[in-house]
Amino acid sequence: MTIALRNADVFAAEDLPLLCVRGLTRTYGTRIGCAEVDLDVWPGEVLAIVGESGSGKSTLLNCISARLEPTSGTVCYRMRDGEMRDLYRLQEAERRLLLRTDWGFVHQNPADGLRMTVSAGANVGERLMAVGDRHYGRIRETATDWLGRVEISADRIDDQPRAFSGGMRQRLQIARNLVTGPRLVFMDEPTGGLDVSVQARLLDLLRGLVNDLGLAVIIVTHDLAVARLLSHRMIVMKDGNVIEHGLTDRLLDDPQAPYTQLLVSSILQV
Ligand SMILES: Nc1ncnc2c1ncn2[C@@H]1O[C@H](COP(=O)(O)OP(=O)(O)OP(=O)(O)O)[C@@H](O)[C@H]1O
Repeated sequence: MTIALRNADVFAAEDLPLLCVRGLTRTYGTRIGCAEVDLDVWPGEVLAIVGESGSGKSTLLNCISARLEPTSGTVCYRMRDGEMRDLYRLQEAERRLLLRTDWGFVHQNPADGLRMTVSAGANVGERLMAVGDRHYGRIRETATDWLGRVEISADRIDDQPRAFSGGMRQRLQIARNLVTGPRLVFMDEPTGGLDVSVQARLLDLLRGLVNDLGLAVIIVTHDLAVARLLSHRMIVMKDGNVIEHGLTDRLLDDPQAPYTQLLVSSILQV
């Protein structure tokens, strides 16, 4: 099954996918993580991967973000020069550069994506240095600007994230990821583990940033309300398989697979 629905309004400017996944399977011994997944992601679109615990969301996300080698299948990414490259055939240095520059990865637990014992400013500035910026004044200015964009006051720039609340840490992790102007950002339950009111604010912020920056995002969530708010398209996973895919509004308003109907009726009522 090739998941290639497109929203013409959103994607008119770009005619080629950014990421193409074909026949992606990952097994753990005899256990299936995910099986025979095909999907395309276009520039500027947000794709949500949803499903209950153990359905294979993390396995798929890790395989398509070059963090977990698939057992079979391919993951191709359109580099900035326009060439489609198989992620698992890149040189290690090329892959690392991609991870530091063109991609972001927002972890559920901010501590996994931040350096907790260096300042907030350094957490953001470090990514700029990784792409070659060496001008201290400019790095600090950009870091301050990005802290503002994620609603962290400039006077917290020298504080370490361990002195921040959970919501602030997550916003800092987002700033650290976006400061280098990535084209594709992977997010693993970015609002998981936060209070409901903090979640709502973070979602609002994320939605604004994604729209303003025209980012492509692949977001894993078990929360259909998060998928509804952020994504253009969704895929629904069960037991490692994609059982339904489509435009988010269509899929949530008119789910076809019995499993999706169950998910929607049990979760979206809140
Ligand atoms: N390292 C591993 N070793 C063995 N089996 C694994 C491993 N990681 C995942 N699995 C199995 O692969 C299947 C998919 O797991 P995965 O973590 O991808 O699902 P998930 O939808 O992300 O779940 P959750 O939302 O709980 O993180 C499950 O049956 C799981 O037990």
